[in-house]
Amino acid sequence: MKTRAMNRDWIATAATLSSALPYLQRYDGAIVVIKLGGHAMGSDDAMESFARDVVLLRQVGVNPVVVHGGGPMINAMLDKLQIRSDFVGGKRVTDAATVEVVEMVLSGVVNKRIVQAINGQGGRAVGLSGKDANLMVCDQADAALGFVGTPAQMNPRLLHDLFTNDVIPVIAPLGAGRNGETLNVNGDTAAGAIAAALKADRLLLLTDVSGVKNAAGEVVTELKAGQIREMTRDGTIAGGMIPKTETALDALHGGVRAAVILDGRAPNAVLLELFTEHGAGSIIRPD
Ligand SMILES: Nc1ncnc2c1ncn2[C@@H]1O[C@H](COP(=O)(O)OP(=O)(O)O)[C@@H](O)[C@H]1O
Ligand SMILES: CC(=O)N[C@@H](CCC(=O)OP(=O)(O)O)C(=O)O
Repeated sequence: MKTRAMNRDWIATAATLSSALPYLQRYDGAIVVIKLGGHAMGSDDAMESFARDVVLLRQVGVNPVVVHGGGPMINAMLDKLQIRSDFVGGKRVTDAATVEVVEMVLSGVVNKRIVQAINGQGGRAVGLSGKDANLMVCDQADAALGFVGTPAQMNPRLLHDLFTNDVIPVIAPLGAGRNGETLNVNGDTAAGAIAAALKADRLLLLTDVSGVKNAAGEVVTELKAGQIREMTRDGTIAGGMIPKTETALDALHGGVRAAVILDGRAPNAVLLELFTEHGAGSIIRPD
């Protein structure tokens, strides 16, 4: 059967990763939250490779949780519907019509594409959003942003139940508002809040660069929280990297052991990060 043969391939891949065994043992039972951004999703082949890595993690005893974005896919649908969209401070200004489209695209199209990719590789993925079982109750971030949420109260019990049942949760970043409304949450923010609620061993933020770069443009493989603050003050960390590193710092503050920013398009990025000595991106640890 296709799945069996593929399982053998993955195990061979893991075995050839240098000195993988101590890492496999280290991560047995660990919770790893993986944020897959819209820009990191790429082609069907890249999605298949990501899904294979996630299923392998589960097979070696890790509890992976996938939290996804989908900004570019939301943009494409808003364009089709001729709904104008603006960003303020990295967040989408979200009116009532926009939040419907955001939910339709994230919970409907993007979430199910990832669920199907994981299940196609022999995993048991279940798609959710922050609204399910009140996983992520949010307050409105700022009246000027409309239906945009800031995670306020996390209820991760459902996720523990899913781990026990060998299920891989795939979560769309929508929050339950206090008055029954749906709130749009930035994907990085949602992943950080979920990782903190689970006190995850790792938060992996998959993006389209190989890590956090210094002023010379080189990826810095290990960073302390204080260095991130310094690099943000002096402008080395800019643009979309600011909310990403802020999410990493918030997650560390919330009890996550380490956060990693890495290129989600690179083959086997997740496996290389977790199961090799050198990892695959920039690891950020508390001071
Ligand atoms: N110091 C830095 N190191 C790496 N990338 C940086 C840095 N400062 C700014 N960036 C920018 O941040 C971008 C990643 O953020 P973003 O595009 O929002 O990612 P995503 O869409 O995956 O959430 C990179 O493509 C890069 O252009
Ligand atoms: C409030 C807010 O901005 N929400 C994001 C949610 C999707 C997201 O974060 O997608 P990426 O991870 O692909 O950027 C949005 O509407 O685009």
